[in-house]
Amino acid sequence: MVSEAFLEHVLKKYRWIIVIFILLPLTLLYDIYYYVRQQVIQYLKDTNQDHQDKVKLVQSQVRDWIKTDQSKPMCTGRAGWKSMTLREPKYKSTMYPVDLEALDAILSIDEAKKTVRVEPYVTMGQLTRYLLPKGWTIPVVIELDDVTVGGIVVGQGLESSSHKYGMFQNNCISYELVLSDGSLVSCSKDNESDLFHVIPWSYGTLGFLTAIEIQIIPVKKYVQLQYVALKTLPDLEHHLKKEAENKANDFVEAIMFSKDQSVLMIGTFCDIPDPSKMNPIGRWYKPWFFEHVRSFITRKKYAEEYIPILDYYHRYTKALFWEIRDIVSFGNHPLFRFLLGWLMPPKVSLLKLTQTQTIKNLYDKHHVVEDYLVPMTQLRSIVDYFHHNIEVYPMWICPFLLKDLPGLVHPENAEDTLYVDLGLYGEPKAEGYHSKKTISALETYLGKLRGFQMLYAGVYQSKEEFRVNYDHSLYDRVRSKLDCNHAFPVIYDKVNRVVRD
Ligand SMILES: Cc1cc2nc3c(=O)[nH]c(=O)nc-3n(C[C@H](O)[C@H](O)[C@H](O)COP(=O)(O)OP(=O)(O)OC[C@H]3O[C@@H](n4cnc5c(N)ncnc54)[C@H](O)[C@@H]3O)c2cc1C
Ligand SMILES: NC(=O)C1=CN([C@@H]2O[C@H](COP(=O)(O)OP(=O)(O)OC[C@H]3O[C@@H](n4cnc5c(N)ncnc54)[C@H](OP(=O)(O)O)[C@@H]3O)[C@@H](O)[C@H]2O)C=CC1
Ligand SMILES: CC(C)=CCC[C@@H](C)[C@H]1CC[C@@]2(C)C3=C(CC[C@]12C)[C@@]1(C)CC[C@H](O)C(C)(C)[C@@H]1CC3
Repeated sequence: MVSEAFLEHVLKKYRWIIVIFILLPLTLLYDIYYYVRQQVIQYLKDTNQDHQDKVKLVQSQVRDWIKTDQSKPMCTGRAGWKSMTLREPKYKSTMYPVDLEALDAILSIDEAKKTVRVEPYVTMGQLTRYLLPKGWTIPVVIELDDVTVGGIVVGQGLESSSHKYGMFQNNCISYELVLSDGSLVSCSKDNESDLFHVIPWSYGTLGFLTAIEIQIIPVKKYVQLQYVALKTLPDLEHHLKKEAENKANDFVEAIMFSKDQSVLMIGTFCDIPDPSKMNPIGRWYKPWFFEHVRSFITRKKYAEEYIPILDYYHRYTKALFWEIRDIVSFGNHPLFRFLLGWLMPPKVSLLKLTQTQTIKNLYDKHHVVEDYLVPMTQLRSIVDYFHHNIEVYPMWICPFLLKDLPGLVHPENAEDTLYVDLGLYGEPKAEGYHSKKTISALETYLGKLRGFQMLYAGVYQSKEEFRVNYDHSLYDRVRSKLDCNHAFPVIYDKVNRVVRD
């Protein structure tokens, strides 16, 4: 009989064969199909009339649910493998699905009001490619092309511009939702403001989002990016804080390659690049961005480059941050890049669809994908903690402003507070790391630091602990006012690790 360890080894080592010969061509076909479809929708259809019809369909599905015995709460009908998360949402099989997937069009742009209105299944890649040629962008562009606006709005999203603009949702002006009674409501900070503020982090447990209005800002063609190699953690902390507080910087982030080696990146929009320092990092033959960043540790202490804006926004797309190296280990080899680099990366949803239970178990035991949000003042303590208990490098460090607004997540003191997101993606090297025990202990520690975690990864905490860490006071009130108790599960029932496997 083939031993489990042997099977694990083979599956891990040779997953690239499936990826290269099957998933990459499928990704290409899917992208072509999707692109053509979007063009047709954008130019041939009256998107607003079409939107109203789609919304009516959602309302009629909710009304159909009302006629049932209401024993099953509702969730979106989107299959788990399509979502940009590591684990499958098991809760979907026990809930009543409402199909929203037709809602994937950009509805309108209002350049005078500086807003764009989109349906929830519009992806980041789709939105940036639509806005940039028109000279606009959204303030917080999430790096990965396939993340959806709806998933980010009811979840959480941040980026290297978040030190200035806060989280993705802080730049949303209004939301349109179908509620549990089938009615359609629009909310903003001045209209139904309780609902508006409690939507972020609510994971679709208040209603179905059908449209989102987002602020847009003018964009320039390039980002002037400075790379600063730093040798100690106190140095990183000092410079990161200083640069994040400086609102003249449009982008601030860092990657830690070890406890004492990090590269801080500071970007500003610009229109006229220095041609000798141009680097279109998104081209197919270019190295993975994080490896390029790593090279500054040995090359120079300080360097400067001009990067086309779209290449900058999607700098982590090609290597899925650094996750792709575990799947296609030779993906950064110059020969591979020249021959097949243009096909990368495989679609995350296709990777998820074709992964076996053994790979899932492997990831569960030997892999961590987590984002932890802590006040900037706690950076040193949390990095020390990670280093001793998890030890995953590279580590993504992204400062952001946690706004003092009502809702599930807000700072302890009643003022906007500089936080930092620490992204741990990879294989833990710390001795004694145990996925459940280590991460559970970390969640408790995080609560003490007034920290939060991105919920897409799932939580081990108990429901009671979760309710203490994430302020449910307004959420509970809005849920009872909108009669959500039978219609939708509570957040915890969607994000705990038992239902996300
Ligand atoms: C945020 C930042 C922005 C920078 N911008 C530029 C730039 O625009 N143009 C350019 O040519 N070089 C820039 N540098 C690079 C910097 O000037 C060189 O790294 C430094 O001069 C190298 O000197 P060193 O080898 O003696 O110092 P190191 O041995 O590298 O550092 C000694 C100590 O000084 C600190 N330090 C280094 N540079 C700075 C700084 N600029 N401000 C505050 N503390 C510092 C280090 O963190 C360390 O604690 C920047 C560095 C940083 C950290
Ligand atoms: N840089 C960043 O900040 C990044 C953040 N992420 C996170 O990854 C997650 C995954 O994103 P993605 O794959 O796009 O989304 P998912 O399909 O995973 O959806 C995430 C959640 O949003 C709910 N949801 C989605 N659309 C609607 C809607 N129209 N109305 C109501 N609820 C809705 C889903 O509800 P249901 O459970 O009913 O399906 C689900 O609970 C996001 O939550 C985001 O926070 C990921 C990558 C980068
Ligand atoms: C806040 C920020 C910046 C979050 C970035 C999160 C990314 C690093 C995550 C999002 C989706 C993600 C969990 C994913 C994976 C890696 C890490 C990703 C890309 C992979 C590709 C790892 C390999 C797995 O077998 C599988 C294919 C299931 C997942 C899919 C989702």
